[in-house]
Amino acid sequence: MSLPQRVRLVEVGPRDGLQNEKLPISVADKVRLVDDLSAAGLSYIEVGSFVSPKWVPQMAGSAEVFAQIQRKPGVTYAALTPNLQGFTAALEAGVQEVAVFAAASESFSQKNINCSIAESLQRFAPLMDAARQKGIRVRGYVSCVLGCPYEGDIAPAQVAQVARELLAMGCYEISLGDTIGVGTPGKTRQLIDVVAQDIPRERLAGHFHDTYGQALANIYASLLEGVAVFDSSVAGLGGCPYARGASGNVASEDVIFMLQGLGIETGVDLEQLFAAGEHICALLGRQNGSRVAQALAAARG
Ligand SMILES: CC(C)(COP(=O)([O-])OP(=O)([O-])OC[C@H]1O[C@@H](n2cnc3c(N)ncnc32)[C@H](O)[C@@H]1OP(=O)([O-])[O-])[C@@H](O)C(=O)NCCC(=O)NCCSC(=O)C[C@@](C)(O)CC(=O)[O-]
Repeated sequence: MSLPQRVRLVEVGPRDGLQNEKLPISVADKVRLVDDLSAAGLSYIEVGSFVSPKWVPQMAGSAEVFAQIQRKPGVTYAALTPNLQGFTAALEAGVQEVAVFAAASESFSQKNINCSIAESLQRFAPLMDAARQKGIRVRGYVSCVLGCPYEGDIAPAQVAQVARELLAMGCYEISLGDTIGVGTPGKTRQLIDVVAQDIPRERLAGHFHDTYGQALANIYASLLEGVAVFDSSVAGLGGCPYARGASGNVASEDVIFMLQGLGIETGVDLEQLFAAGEHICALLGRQNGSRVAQALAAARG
């Protein structure tokens, strides 16, 4: 299969990234990050979550962030919503698109959202109805697609089943999450082959954490399988609060550098993205997790 000519990036740094950073970040700094990312040319930004602040305190204040960002035409500003309560709050905050999140592992589902996989799908049903009525698009995540921190290996058929159900409920795209970054390119291709038996490849996205350094290789493997949407996080921020040891998402800078090398268009200005990543890392007091950003910084001396 030939590589796609264009790839759509879903920037999850302000959400998946910041939700697991140790230092709290102010609303103003979150707003600055989102605005820097849109200025760099990212056209889809996951800004925050409308989840319980007792579960994920770092995402409290998402409504304020939505109120203060400068919305750039053509950019989608999305949020994570686990239930109707979160969806209603997101709508009040002017969110344009939401994402629901399920897991392919029962244990992870319990730890992350306090219910079984089947119960989580039931909780999404009224949300999906409300979204349909309001004309809001819903993206679906499946976590632990290539392994679970509690159960180990996960069968691709189990992933396919959850993905199918989310699609049948009305999600327009399914993001396959390698939550703990244990996937390797062969397993990634095998997974996509199985899931794509029921779901068109253009409805699939890849969401790779880089815990074992396999994320870019997995993205390349996914490209070969005809997947052309990838989630990434500026500076490789974050991890998952319910997956101990999970490192951040693949860094957006690294994905863009690789795609540029492959001649694939993303519309993102790497220099501006690098600056955005350096700024947020300075605020967080952490090293930039992007290898490309490290190389650019070193080259500047
Ligand atoms: C889903 C719940 C709420 C269930 O939590 P629960 O305790 O079972 O919920 P509940 O319905 O029994 O309600 C308990 C309390 O939570 C409140 N509540 C209920 N819903 C909401 C809401 N939407 N927003 C704010 N508050 C809410 C509700 O009002 C109540 O408040 P109280 O009466 O005790 O004061 C909880 O487990 C939760 O918020 N979990 C969030 C987990 C999370 O955000 N995880 C990280 C994101 S997923 C991820 O990172 C993976 C992904 C997507 O990136 C892909 C990958 O890498 O794999």
